[in-house]
Amino acid sequence: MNASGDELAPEVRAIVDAARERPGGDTRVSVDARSFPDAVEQTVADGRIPVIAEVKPTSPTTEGVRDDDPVELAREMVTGGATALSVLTEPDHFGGTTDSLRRIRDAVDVPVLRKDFVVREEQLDTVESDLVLLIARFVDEDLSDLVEAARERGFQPLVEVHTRDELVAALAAGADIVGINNRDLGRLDVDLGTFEALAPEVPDDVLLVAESGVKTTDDVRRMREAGADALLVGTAIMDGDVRQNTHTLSTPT
Ligand SMILES: O=C(O)c1ccccc1NCC(=O)[C@H](O)[C@H](O)COP(=O)(O)O
Repeated sequence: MNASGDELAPEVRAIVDAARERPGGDTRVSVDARSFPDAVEQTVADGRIPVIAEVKPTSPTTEGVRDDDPVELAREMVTGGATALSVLTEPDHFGGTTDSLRRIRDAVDVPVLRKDFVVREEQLDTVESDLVLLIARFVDEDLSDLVEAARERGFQPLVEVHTRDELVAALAAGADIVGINNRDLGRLDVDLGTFEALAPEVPDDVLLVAESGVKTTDDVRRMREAGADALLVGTAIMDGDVRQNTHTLSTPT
């Protein structure tokens, strides 16, 4: 399930190459994680839509950098109704830091996803978080081993897929939280139809997250109707008032 270079956009190739060079942590982490499934259940019980709001200072497909204090942004997202937060820790292309993640996790009480390009087990030991993203296409090790290594440390692994083969691999690896990314990392275009095509193949007992390209309440409705238990939203929340944007997208229409 490793990335073959010529199928990737040059920006993504550079991201994966940089990730492979990045060291891991010195000491194995042990996380006392806040339950993401419980947070999703509580949000639904409260009559709201589970949104993972992403602290995403910049990205290869975004103009400029948002350099507000990430902790302030995170607090505003939680006040706006975020069920969980996603925090970029990738430093070279997304403006993320592990320090931001640490500070945000200390400042809020919702589950926090580490959003990075983890390719090897020791990179799990860089920083604690409640959820950790494992992108099926990019891991250098056996996906099952990495899922297991994440769980042994207390993380809840969110396994990201974009194709049917990746979904089959994620389910075979025992993933119980799966993200279907609408962004094609080969061309960097976004198509919400990706989620709609793959979601019916995901068993009901898997917690299913729709990732990328969700901008409007119509998009939210579309992803929910296609089976999304939760939505991961970056750009549309980071563009303007993050509290209001989170509130709008997490409120049923
Ligand atoms: O967002 C990018 O530009 C990007 C480019 C190359 C690889 C990955 C990228 N994004 C990672 C993500 O998964 C998104 O940050 C996340 O799903 C939120 O997407 P969006 O709501 O569309 O910002």
